[in-house]
Amino acid sequence: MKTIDELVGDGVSGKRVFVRADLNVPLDGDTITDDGRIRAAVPTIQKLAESGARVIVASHLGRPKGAPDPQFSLAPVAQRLGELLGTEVAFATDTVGDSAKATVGGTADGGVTLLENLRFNAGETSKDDTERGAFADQLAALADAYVGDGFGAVHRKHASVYDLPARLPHAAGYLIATEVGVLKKLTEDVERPYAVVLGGAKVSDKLGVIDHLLGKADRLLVGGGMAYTFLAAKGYEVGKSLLQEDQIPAVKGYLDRAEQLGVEFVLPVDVVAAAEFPDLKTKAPANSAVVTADAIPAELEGLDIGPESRKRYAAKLADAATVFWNGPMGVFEHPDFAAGTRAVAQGLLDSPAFTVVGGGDSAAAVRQLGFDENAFGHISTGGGASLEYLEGKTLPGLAALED
Ligand SMILES: Nc1ncnc2c1ncn2[C@@H]1O[C@H](COP(=O)(O)OP(=O)(O)OP(=O)(O)O)[C@@H](O)[C@H]1O
Ligand SMILES: O=C(O)[C@H](O)COP(=O)(O)O
Repeated sequence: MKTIDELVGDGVSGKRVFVRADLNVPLDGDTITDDGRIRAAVPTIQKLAESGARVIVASHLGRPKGAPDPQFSLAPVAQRLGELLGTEVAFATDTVGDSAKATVGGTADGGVTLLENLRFNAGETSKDDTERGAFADQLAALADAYVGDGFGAVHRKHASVYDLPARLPHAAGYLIATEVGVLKKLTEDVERPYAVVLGGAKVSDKLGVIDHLLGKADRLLVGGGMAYTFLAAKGYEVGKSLLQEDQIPAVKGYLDRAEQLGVEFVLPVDVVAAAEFPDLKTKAPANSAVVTADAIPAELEGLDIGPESRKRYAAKLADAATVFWNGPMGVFEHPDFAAGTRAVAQGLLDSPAFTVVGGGDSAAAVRQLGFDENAFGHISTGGGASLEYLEGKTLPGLAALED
């Protein structure tokens, strides 16, 4: 993989360099609630700008449906990126249209432009190679070189991640290099006991990883929205909790295999539940109750792991030598459901283990709950991406950067 330093060494002054970043940050309206992914993108952009390149930054945000949708606009990100870079970032209000062409055309050497959300174009995420390729052709026309640096999206076979680098001279940015360097250590000789903590809401994306982790980890601690499919697989009533019903047979298989392999599965024994999903804007008290995990009342939704589970999870982390954590244990954005995530974060800090925290929301949770991010071994910007890397899968966005 060519490095960004090599690309810069070849000379980028006056060249249009397309940087595929992952600026998919959590937003409350148009307020960025955690700018970690924007900060992580800065070193690469800065290096290119200082070297005289005309930098075109592009990213997705959220999951719009292939057409413009104002709630997923990157406009607030352009503003924040400018503040962090200490320079104005020009914002194109489309991705490959007149605004993008004019804004990129008007970018001076050392200047930075951010394009509007790549996923406002159906070609970005299309499963059809021709449709994706056609969109990649339009993106390629805007640039002379490509730098892949959106680690959080390298597991997506999307036009800007996978098809575009094939059309331009390309290199890997600093963030990708750092992320891969750390995660590689976890796939080689990992120090044991190795505990993996999984949670979050993207359940269907993440359940598959467990299959692979069963052969690698010594302990699997499951919380967040994921946990309820496991509880249901054990035959428990999960009420209105997040449930991936079609995955129950697979999950039953994981539980059986774990038993055969001697891998410890740690599931919640109690949960904090409420009748309604909490209001994350007003953060109004949620009228929650602690219930046992084997009988969640039909009218309640599990939204965090309970106090007894927190103790058990912390104990399983206390003597681990390596921990990988992806996905919050509950709806940490609301104070009534943040205790499980806080307990796991504290458990990691109290443990002598080398700790890697992966995921946009997981990293945001750690910071929002007031923990010092530098106290963790590594905070990865990739959730699904880091999990798939650990799974040993070929990631489209990394494969595409190889020579
Ligand atoms: N029990 C639950 N029910 C519903 N949502 C939950 C539950 N527990 C956690 N969540 C939600 O999960 C979300 C984070 O999940 P996600 O899988 O996106 O995490 P991540 O891997 O850190 O991020 P990413 O994959 O986006 O990088 C949070 O917004 C949180 O509110
Ligand atoms: O948040 C993430 O994990 C990345 O930005 C990828 O987003 P996606 O899951 O919507 O592809």
